[in-house]
Amino acid sequence: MTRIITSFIDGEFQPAEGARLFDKRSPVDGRVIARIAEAPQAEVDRAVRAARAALRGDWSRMTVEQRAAMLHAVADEITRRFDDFVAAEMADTGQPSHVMTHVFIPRGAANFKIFADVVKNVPTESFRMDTPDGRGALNYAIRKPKGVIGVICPWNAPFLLMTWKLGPALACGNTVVVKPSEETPLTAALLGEVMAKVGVPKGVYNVVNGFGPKSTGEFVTTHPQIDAITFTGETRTGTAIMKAAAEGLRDVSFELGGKNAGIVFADADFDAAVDGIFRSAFLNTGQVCLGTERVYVERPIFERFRDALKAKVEAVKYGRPEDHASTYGPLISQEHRDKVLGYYQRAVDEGATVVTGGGVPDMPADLKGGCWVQPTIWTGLGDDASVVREEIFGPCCHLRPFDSEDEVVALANDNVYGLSTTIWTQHLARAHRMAERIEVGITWINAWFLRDLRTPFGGSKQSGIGREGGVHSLEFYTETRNVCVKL
Ligand SMILES: NC(=O)c1ccc[n+]([C@@H]2O[C@H](COP(=O)([O-])OP(=O)(O)OC[C@H]3O[C@@H](n4cnc5c(N)ncnc54)[C@H](O)[C@@H]3O)[C@@H](O)[C@H]2O)c1
Ligand SMILES: N/C(=C\C=C\C=O)C(=O)O
Repeated sequence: MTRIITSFIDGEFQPAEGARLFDKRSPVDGRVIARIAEAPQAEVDRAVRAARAALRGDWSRMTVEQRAAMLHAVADEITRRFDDFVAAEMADTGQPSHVMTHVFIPRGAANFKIFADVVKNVPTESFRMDTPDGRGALNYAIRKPKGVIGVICPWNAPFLLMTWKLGPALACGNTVVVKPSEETPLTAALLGEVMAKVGVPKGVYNVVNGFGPKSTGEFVTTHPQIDAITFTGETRTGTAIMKAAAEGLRDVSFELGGKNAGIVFADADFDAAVDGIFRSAFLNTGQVCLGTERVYVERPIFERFRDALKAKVEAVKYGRPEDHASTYGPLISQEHRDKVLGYYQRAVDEGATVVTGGGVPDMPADLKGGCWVQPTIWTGLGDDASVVREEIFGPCCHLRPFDSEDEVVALANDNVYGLSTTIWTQHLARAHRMAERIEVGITWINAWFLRDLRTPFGGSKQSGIGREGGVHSLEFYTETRNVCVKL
């Protein structure tokens, strides 16, 4: 019997009777692994009503300490059910177990803990002012929850990215209506079980599944009782959601697309740089917004670096995620696979040298129905080639030699996106200088995807709006009010 996933509203999973169901297929072999109830407008209305009612209930009467303790209890229950979350995310995404257990799933608990601690320790500001009568006045700021937050999530790191928004939203006393990606509904449903088990008040956490335009996603973002929208996904989707948010002047927090540069100088720790660029280009089958799709290598080591990266790429082990020998998984869907293969063809049409990959691997019979593509490296393209300028969001990168710091800074900045950069060099004064000049939200030096959750995270240019992380998240998830008292 195929599992059916329904909306989670007001603390309960909704009945499946009468629901319009769509298939969730395994990216590994194409099998239907679950059927998902698409939430119609009426069900989104119910979810929003439940979230608004919860704002006026026990949740709003909790002290910061009590709310923080509840979020720590959520984190502890996630940890207790760690293997269930790993299994669910592997089923949803097809990614190998080591990616889940070491990278993505641990962040679920961490994202609740960090913000539970931030709200307990963040100071509120106060200004004492002089007045003409000499008696003065005292100003102090207070932070209030923004209200019902619409949370629209992508499919590439579903649990990490959803909880990255839920942590601050709930820590600040808001309630949420979550719309997971139609590709990856499983961990959001599992989190509903956790919320119920921990005793988070009904209506605080609500999940409605469905698609984007003219479906559940749009019903959430256009709902007049949604007070703010936090979204992670493609830039063009962000544009559509921003238009929806304009009605009623709702605030938005966006984590959008990227076309991130990796920069390797000749003086870098060579093996560390090869490993770092390999991870940044091919982790999660290249489906990481912070991933590297354009690599600039200082000319003296270009051929050596190209050959070393090629060797690592050709050593990946395709396979089922639960097979611990697997080091490389499929793309999320046939639709996304067609998009990536379209770029593979365009690279060849535009004159690329295919160093390795560029097509579809010969998979065993039981995996032929999966969304598999070869990890791919190109060289030889001009800076205007589509695979050098446009986000592909797949396991591929283009390598280009450079000769100077000024040249490579200009190359890195020559893109509509501005999310992240990874720079490999032992000349640290140069690295700090470059971090000042490259127009991105996050620069890693001799590292990649190393995350301190207290730091500001977000994209510049068309990679996002706002910064989240540590106290920075409070700007979006609370309304700050000033009180002035005449003394
Ligand atoms: N900046 C970051 O931190 C970050 C992190 C992860 C992913 N991303 C980006 O996300 C993209 C991949 O994720 P994706 O394919 O799921 O993105 P997507 O934009 O296609 O979909 C994201 C979510 O938005 C919903 N949606 C789509 N159209 C909508 C609409 N008109 N109204 C309301 N909801 C709508 C979808 O159903 C899904 O839940 C890539 O571009 C990647 O760069 C960015
Ligand atoms: N938002 C974060 C990661 C984004 C990954 C993109 O695919 C994070 O680490 O908080």
